[in-house]
Amino acid sequence: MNFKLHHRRSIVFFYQATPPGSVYNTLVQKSYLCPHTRYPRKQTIMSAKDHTKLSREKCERLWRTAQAVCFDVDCTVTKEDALDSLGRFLGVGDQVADLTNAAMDGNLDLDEALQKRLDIMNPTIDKLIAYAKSNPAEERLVPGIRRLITELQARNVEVFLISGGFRELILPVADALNIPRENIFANRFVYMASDKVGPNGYPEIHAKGFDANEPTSREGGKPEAIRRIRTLNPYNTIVMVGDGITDLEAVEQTGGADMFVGYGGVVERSYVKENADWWITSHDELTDAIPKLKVAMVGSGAWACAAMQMVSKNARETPLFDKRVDMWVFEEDYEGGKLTDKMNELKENPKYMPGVKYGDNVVANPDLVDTVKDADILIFCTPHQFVHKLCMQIQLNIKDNCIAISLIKGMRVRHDGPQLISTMVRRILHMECSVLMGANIATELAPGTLCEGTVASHFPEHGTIFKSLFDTSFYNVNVINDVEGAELAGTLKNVVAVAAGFVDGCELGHNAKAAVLRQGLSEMRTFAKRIFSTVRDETFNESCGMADLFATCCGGRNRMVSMAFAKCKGQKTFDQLESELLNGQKLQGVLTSNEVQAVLKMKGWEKDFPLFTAVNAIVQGMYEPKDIARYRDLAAKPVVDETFVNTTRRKSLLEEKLMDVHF
Ligand SMILES: NC(=O)C1=CN([C@@H]2O[C@H](COP(=O)(O)OP(=O)(O)OC[C@H]3O[C@@H](n4cnc5c(N)ncnc54)[C@H](O)[C@@H]3O)[C@@H](O)[C@H]2O)C=CC1
Ligand SMILES: O=C(CO)COP(=O)(O)O
Repeated sequence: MNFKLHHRRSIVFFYQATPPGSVYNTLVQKSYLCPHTRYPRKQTIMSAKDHTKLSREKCERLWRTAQAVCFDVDCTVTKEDALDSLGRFLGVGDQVADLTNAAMDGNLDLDEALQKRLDIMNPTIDKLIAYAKSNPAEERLVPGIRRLITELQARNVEVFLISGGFRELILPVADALNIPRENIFANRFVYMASDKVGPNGYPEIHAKGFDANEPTSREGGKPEAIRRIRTLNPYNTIVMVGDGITDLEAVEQTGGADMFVGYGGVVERSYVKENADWWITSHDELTDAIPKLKVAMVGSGAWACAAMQMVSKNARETPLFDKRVDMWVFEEDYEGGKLTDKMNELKENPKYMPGVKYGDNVVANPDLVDTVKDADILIFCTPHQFVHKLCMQIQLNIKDNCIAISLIKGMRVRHDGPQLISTMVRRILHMECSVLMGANIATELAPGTLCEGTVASHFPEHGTIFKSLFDTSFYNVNVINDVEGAELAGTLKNVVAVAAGFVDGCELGHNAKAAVLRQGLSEMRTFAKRIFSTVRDETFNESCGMADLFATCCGGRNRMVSMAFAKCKGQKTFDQLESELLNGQKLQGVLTSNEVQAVLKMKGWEKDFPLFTAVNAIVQGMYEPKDIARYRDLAAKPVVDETFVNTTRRKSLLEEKLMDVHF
């Protein structure tokens, strides 16, 4: 064997090159070395074992939540060991297969098995190309693997290939399965020109050795590859699937896989079968164990029904989700019958979003508990004042591992400050809650239009799921992790929209409107950052930030009702205008203004937020809507116009024990 041709580890070189009775034997006697002839690798692995075989129940749970799945390639993804098949192609099949089996059964060191097989085959580049051409990847795949990998990818589970075979032989397989090339961990040939001249007149290039820097070329290579994956991606759960002892090794070392699935569909190795956490003979067993995520929405108002267009489409078309989506309806009478019945007949909400078909796979249900009890994903979309009560009603009926997303813009005030709706859901229901915020005027959303939204999730995998649920050709989702920033931006812009309505109602012009928007954005950002130090400036550049502010201040209901309030010059209250103009839809800005003001008062921050403070003073009837133009003065030096106050002042919510109120 010519050691100059490959980069064996020095210790192996030492073992191969040193005669018996020398330093080598001394090291073996002192147990620094463990050649396979004395201590079969199986025993070495067992003694280093850092894993207790998992129960089937635990396996299924881990499988359902796996964020990355690593597949061995030969005899797991493909029907045959590629080196065996190459050996046969080159006329040395039996010798190569014996060495492969010895390595896979743990009786021969991996690097030694690799080199010995290369020495026997001595393939030229031309032969490797000819082999690849005569063995198309598609024909090499084992039954069921394509479906399994496609379903995992549809759920945004990252798929990796970790193989003791050669990258050159694996690339076509990865391409055929849409696995990114950077997700391959495998050996690389080391090529060398020989003295022999090939048919093209150039020296023949042979694959003579392998790159020993690749972890897969040696024992412990698969757990090492998984440790590398973990350093690049914070996956909670990684599963290894494979047929050989080197795959089993992936779960037996710290930092390796969390679970090992032994696959015996091609070769059944008894040691692997015995020690695998989960033993399968068909990949369909794994595919069938991937659960469909069941989605339910709490709410059926204007935005709930508009957003349901995306949700129902993705539930129908994406294998990740159960096709049926349940939607809870706050029951009311409608044209002599029940609104829910009418919705199930029309597949639209004729009262809150007439004319918008949200999808045949949606079932409206007036029973809240029945709607949520089987859901894996809960979407909250009701006016914010109702959420606390709804959460209390369902707190004992939430499925384990259910996750939530809130589309609600608003907050609740507690004795110690604001509580976000996502926090309320998290606290009462003990489930993680992301948010979807954005420039989303419900009535404008439809296929063929352009609309954007921001999903904010503390956990990236939740962000990915919610992107799959909401992203469509007509609704583009960007995912961030600043939940608090996004939710506060969506909430606070409703207060600025009330100011924008005053500007428009009093015809103060574009300059004034721009000034209000600028100041509003600044106060939104400052408020959010003071409440949560984690809030990021960039969040306000997203759809949930300045875009939502702009859309709502131009075309939202808050702006429309505030404009009407300004125009009627104190003749009508916000409540009256809400019921006259919104047909049951709920205005959030006035309520939110009261809530924000309660927080500012509690914190002593009123002077730092002159626009918010002025809006609330107008809402409370202390000033006229036109006074929004002098919002700086109002906050600094309150002056009450008694005439105006007398006609429009409503009982202040602040006076109604706003703190900790359960709506
Ligand atoms: N409408 C829009 O354009 C957008 C709204 N949002 C936000 O979405 C959330 C929900 O708004 P929409 O879907 O537009 O609702 P909406 O304003 O259309 O609200 C009416 C809904 O509230 C329900 N309701 C009435 N009384 C109730 C009670 N006591 N308990 C529970 N529900 C009751 C009604 O049945 C109806 O479904 C709000 O926070 C809003 O700010 C967010 C983006 C856009
Ligand atoms: O949040 C909204 C748009 O993104 C809707 O705002 P309005 O409630 O003012 O219509």
